[in-house]
Amino acid sequence: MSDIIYTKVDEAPELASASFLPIIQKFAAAAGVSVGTKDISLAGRILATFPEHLKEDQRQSDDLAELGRLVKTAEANVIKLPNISASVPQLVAAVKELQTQGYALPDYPETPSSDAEKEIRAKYDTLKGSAVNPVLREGNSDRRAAKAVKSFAQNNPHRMGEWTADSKTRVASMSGGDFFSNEVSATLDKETGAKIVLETANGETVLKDGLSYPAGTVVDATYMSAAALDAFLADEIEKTKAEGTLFSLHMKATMMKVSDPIIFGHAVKAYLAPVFEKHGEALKELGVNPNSGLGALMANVAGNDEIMADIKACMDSRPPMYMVDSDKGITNLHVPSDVIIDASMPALIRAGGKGWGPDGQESDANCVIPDNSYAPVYDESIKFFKANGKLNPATAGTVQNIGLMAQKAEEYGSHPTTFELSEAGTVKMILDDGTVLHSHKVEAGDIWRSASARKAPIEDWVNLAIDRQKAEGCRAIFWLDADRAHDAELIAYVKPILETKGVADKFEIMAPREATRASLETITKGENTIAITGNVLRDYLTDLFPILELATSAKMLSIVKLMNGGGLFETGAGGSAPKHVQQLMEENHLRWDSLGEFCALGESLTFLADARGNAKARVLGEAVDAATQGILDNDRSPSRKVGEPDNRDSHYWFARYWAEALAAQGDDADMASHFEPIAKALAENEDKIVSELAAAQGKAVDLGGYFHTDDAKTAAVMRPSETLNSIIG
Ligand SMILES: NC(=O)C1=CN([C@@H]2O[C@H](COP(=O)(O)OP(=O)(O)OC[C@H]3O[C@@H](n4cnc5c(N)ncnc54)[C@H](OP(=O)(O)O)[C@@H]3O)[C@@H](O)[C@H]2O)C=CC1
Ligand SMILES: O=C(O)CCC(=O)C(=O)O
Ligand SMILES: [Mg+2]
Repeated sequence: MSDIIYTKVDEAPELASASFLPIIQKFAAAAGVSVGTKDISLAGRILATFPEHLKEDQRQSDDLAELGRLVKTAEANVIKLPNISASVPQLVAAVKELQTQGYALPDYPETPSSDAEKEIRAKYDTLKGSAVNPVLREGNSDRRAAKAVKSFAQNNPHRMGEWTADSKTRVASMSGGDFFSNEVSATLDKETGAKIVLETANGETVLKDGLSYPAGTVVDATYMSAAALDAFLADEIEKTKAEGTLFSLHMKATMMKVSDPIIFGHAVKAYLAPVFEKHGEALKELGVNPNSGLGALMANVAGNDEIMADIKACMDSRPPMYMVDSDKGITNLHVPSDVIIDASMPALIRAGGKGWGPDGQESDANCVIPDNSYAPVYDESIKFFKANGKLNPATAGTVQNIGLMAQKAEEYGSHPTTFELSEAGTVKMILDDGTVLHSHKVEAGDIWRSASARKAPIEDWVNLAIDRQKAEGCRAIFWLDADRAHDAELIAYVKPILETKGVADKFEIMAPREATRASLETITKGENTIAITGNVLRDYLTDLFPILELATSAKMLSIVKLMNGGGLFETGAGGSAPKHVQQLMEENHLRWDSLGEFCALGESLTFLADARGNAKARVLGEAVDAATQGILDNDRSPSRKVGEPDNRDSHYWFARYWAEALAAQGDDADMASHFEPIAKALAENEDKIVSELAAAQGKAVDLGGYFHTDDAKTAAVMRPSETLNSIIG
């Protein structure tokens, strides 16, 4: 196994790797550090799942499973880039692309009937949504802006949209019948197995058997009422129209891969209610699955002029929708993975509460977030900015995050225990000794789910928070709501640990709404705070605050201290930026910022130095930090516009600053003399390299695929400077 594993992923970060990874490997080799790759891309995972359908030379190893084992060992040192968490339309598109490339994969069965189809469907389902992160995140999350990155943002504040008190933008969430209001929770006093059953007038159906929980596990159960959801959505569509704002729905259909696509499907049906009322049967016959979005629906319906005309008439009568791409007519409801709440809500808030409408104009929006568990964070943020005006990034302090995430904690791990109920009855969670731990009366169509958080990760999370608070010395808040069932169980863990360690006075405990206000007030004063949160808020806040403070979450330091001693270093807190790939393909400009990769690389090398006593790795790591500083000080980050320096230029500068720092250091003379000529060559050839990189831009390029690109074509596009390539070798 290599000293460091650098993951192969998809979309923009993978394009960046084609340019950056050869530089990393070349530099690391000089210190005897090996950097290998493991493929966790969507295409790679599909190929690894269906070997029996592929020719011998097309088969691929199951790298995710291998990494899943590695992260449970102290040897793990993994740099994890963001990968696609696929929605059904993305999965279907990836399969189609691989088929056209000659991989004889089975089609994704939308409505499996035979046993063989059901088996294929079950295999594809394992690839859907957040299938990678929960496997690799065997530790809790520590995300923050590195000091240099934060001061750069303060000294070079980004543009922020204006917030005004009369903005009509608001958050709408359910006042009852949602996951929040139906939640129950209990902490298990002993290790136990459990099953989940649905009892109806006709008997009992086992929904899930063979669950097992160690002693001390916090086990929740809750459900969303389909009727309450539908009434809420219908009402909000009417209200949006009356208010004259854009209708927008913000969900996490990728990470909450079972519950949220269903809720998304309810919204598609609610928005097109007259069409579904009139053509319900016909739509079913055409194979329409509303959970896959309006885009897939229109593809199914294409050719049926009557239904198409009714869809158009319905949309014209509805409030205008918040758009993903108004030029191309792609709406919020087209694809379940196009609008993902952690990125979408902060972008709207950063823009002063504005979204793009179908007319290509900015407008206020009704932000519909059905479940009320975490919606108050956005609601309170919007209220705060309406009252106080936009945040000033030049003076704002920072909100760091410590997130409970290990061992599939909380909602994150609820996929196998989430069910859309086919009939009315009572869902019960029954323990091995017959105890009914949780029970809910449900109706057909309700979405029931159970989430759990284990004792060891909870304790590790509290201890990590204590360490971080000690290191920072700033305000620290546990975002826990004493009136919420699950949070009350966590508070029962948190308080005794803080007291035993004598640090209770250093921490506050507040419900998410109050914590949001307190945190915004704190950073507005220029002070810092640590948000210690559960898994969903970890996700939400590590985009929200960075996007307000730094313009993007791509620059975040994102460390996962693995519970068995290894290290997982994520690169930023954002995703894989599909829009960036589109721009590269159209005009050969990649605006992806690799600062997250730079930060992770520095951490990974330092970890290698600490864990293995590898002095050369320390020298390399310290030089990485100097190079990252050089990128910031000299403003070498990519521009958004074609014709200006892009991601590839930033890698040239990074290599140069890295080599210069290595040549200049005095800890390792061999390395200094090795890197001196490299630094010199990079500096002497600056004009040539920069002009070779610039010459490449402006034309459309072919990568040989989207999900499964051609390595040689991608390398040719991403490494266009012969001069740089010959120095890197
Ligand atoms: N850790 C992981 O593995 C994660 C994976 N994802 C996956 O990523 C995909 C896209 O998700 P989405 O919600 O659209 O979020 P993204 O973070 O990919 O995109 C939102 C926007 O953020 C900006 N952005 C993100 N990263 C960078 C970067 N390094 N440099 C510059 N700008 C950046 C871009 O803004 P602009 O367009 O204005 O330049 C981009 O369009 C999905 O498939 C999702 O599942 C999402 C989150 C985390
Ligand atoms: O796992 C995913 O699908 C997304 C993860 C994510 O957005 C995050 O960790 O910030
Ligand atoms: Mg996120």
